[in-house]
Amino acid sequence: MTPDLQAGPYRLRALAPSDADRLHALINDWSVVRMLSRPPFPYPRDLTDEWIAETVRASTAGSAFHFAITDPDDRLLGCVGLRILPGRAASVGYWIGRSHWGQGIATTCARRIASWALATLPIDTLRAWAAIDNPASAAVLRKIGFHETGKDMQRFASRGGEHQVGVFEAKRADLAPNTESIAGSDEDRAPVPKRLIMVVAAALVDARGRVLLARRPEGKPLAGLWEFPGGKVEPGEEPVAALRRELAEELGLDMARTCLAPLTFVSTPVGRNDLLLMLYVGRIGRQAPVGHEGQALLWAPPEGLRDYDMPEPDRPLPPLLLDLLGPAGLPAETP
Ligand SMILES: Nc1nc2c([nH]c(=O)n2[C@H]2C[C@H](O)[C@@H](COP(=O)(O)OP(=O)(O)OP(=O)(O)O)O2)c(=O)[nH]1
Repeated sequence: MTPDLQAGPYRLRALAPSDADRLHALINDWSVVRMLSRPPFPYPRDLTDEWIAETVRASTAGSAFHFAITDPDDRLLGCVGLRILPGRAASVGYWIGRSHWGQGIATTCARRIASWALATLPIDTLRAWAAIDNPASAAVLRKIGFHETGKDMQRFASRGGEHQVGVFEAKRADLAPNTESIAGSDEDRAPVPKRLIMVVAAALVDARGRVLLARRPEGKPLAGLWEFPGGKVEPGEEPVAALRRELAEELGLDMARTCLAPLTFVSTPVGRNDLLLMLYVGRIGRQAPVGHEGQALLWAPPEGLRDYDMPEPDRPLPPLLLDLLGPAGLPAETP
């Protein structure tokens, strides 16, 4: 379902039938429609109702998420949307009513749904197209972190026939304003010594041999990546005690220390610091993990772990878990 999102002063929400008149008035404008590939010009009023109904169907099916961009008085200013593509990707599109151009609305709102999508949807890549005579749209994409990968031809219903477009792409690392907490920022460059950050995490295994992954929620560094539940060891804390604390806080689990066996560790530089990631393995009994921090959870078979986008330091871990546990031969499932 299309959620409500705040993007600076603007609210992004699902389109409703009551938006039709205003939407039609804004989009039935040659200067807007000529930049969009699908809508015809003139834009028939009936098509507005059909399109709003289509956005509701698509969002229920999880195939596309279209948002109304509204001001604090819930006045429609334009639309921004995402369509799921094959290969863990989604396309981003937007348009703003002409009287609202030049205020950075498209940049603010497209950036917001890009961040929401990468943290929430099953995607790792965003794509977008901008007509080559639409430098304003290309500039929006570049500001957000997209880069142009080439040119293509696309049909434009309003103009009739095919026209050249720039093809843009962005991955998670292109969009995130490098907020990786453990990497350290440029501001603390000179006098602050390099730190060793100790992190504990658990590969929790269910009765059917599947491993629990948690998705880092929007707003946290590395949002959208799948990880083994855990967190930083606090100063003076014993690693296994830190892990038990994290599992209780994040998942509501009460794991006995004897149920958590050290499996392996990863030691690697991250930004200007060093990360020591200690991975434990534990069988989970009858307790059901619950994402207390709004994080999505997933039981993944050991052979499927490599299909999830994980933080760079985790890369060596899925093959080790597959060796230890063997394939489960089961589909991934949410708890
Ligand atoms: N939990 C966990 N963290 C990982 C994994 N791989 C990896 O690189 N990390 C990194 C991501 C984070 O930068 C760091 C864990 O820090 P965190 O911010 O999640 O820790 P925390 O729960 O203590 O959070 P906070 O209170 O500092 O917000 O370790 C992993 O598999 N699990």
